Amino acid sequence: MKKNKSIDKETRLKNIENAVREILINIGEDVYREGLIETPKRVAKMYEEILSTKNVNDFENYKLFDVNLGESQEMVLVKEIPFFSMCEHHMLPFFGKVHVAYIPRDNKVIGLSKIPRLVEFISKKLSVQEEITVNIAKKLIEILNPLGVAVVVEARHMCIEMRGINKIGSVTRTSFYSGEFKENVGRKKEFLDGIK
Ligand SMILES: Nc1nc2c(ncn2[C@@H]2O[C@H](COP(=O)(O)OP(=O)(O)OP(=O)(O)O)[C@@H](O)[C@H]2O)c(=O)[nH]1
Ligand SMILES: [Zn+2]
Repeated sequence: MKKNKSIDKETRLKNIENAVREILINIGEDVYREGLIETPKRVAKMYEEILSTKNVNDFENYKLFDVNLGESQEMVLVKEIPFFSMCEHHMLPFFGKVHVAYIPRDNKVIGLSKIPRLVEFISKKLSVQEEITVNIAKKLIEILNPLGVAVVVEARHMCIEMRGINKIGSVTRTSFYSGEFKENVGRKKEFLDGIK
């Protein structure tokens, strides 16, 4: 479901604020104690900041460039891009690193900074790790139509570490490969060696 555009931002923030106050009351807090007075307002503002809930299709602010890549179209790899997201099951953070590679087609490349921007754009909503992985790749395919895309996401999930099964420090790795990364073992190895 998309963000309800008929509700203005001020009302949305107020609604979140009231909901947070309800939570505080129901976990036995005194909402009038000094430390908590401003908390519902801060949390509402924080959700706007960390869960922008934009649609994946809204990522539009990028430029493509034609560069002379010579005879062979080699892999462009941007690795260890930090990201933060919130899991859609518990609304707890999961965070880690994303490694993104693509093989340009016809000398067409995207501005390097747009790859971390894309990662941030896609991860700033309630999600699951697999979906973030696929959505980063899909968007790059749509934008660049490259010869191949590889995306690996490594993350720690607070819903696994600070509650539930309590496996502190466990890391989840998810991957997506298309085109040459899928068909050519050498290309995949080059990528995996590159992110070691
Ligand atoms: N596949 C996937 N699962 C996730 C992700 N983040 C959290 N989960 C899992 O989502 C599942 C939700 O399962 P439920 O059984 O409905 O929830 P729960 O009772 O709180 O489960 P436990 O965490 O096992 O206590 C859990 O197994 C979580 O570990 C994610 O990014 N990807
Ligand atoms: Zn979770």
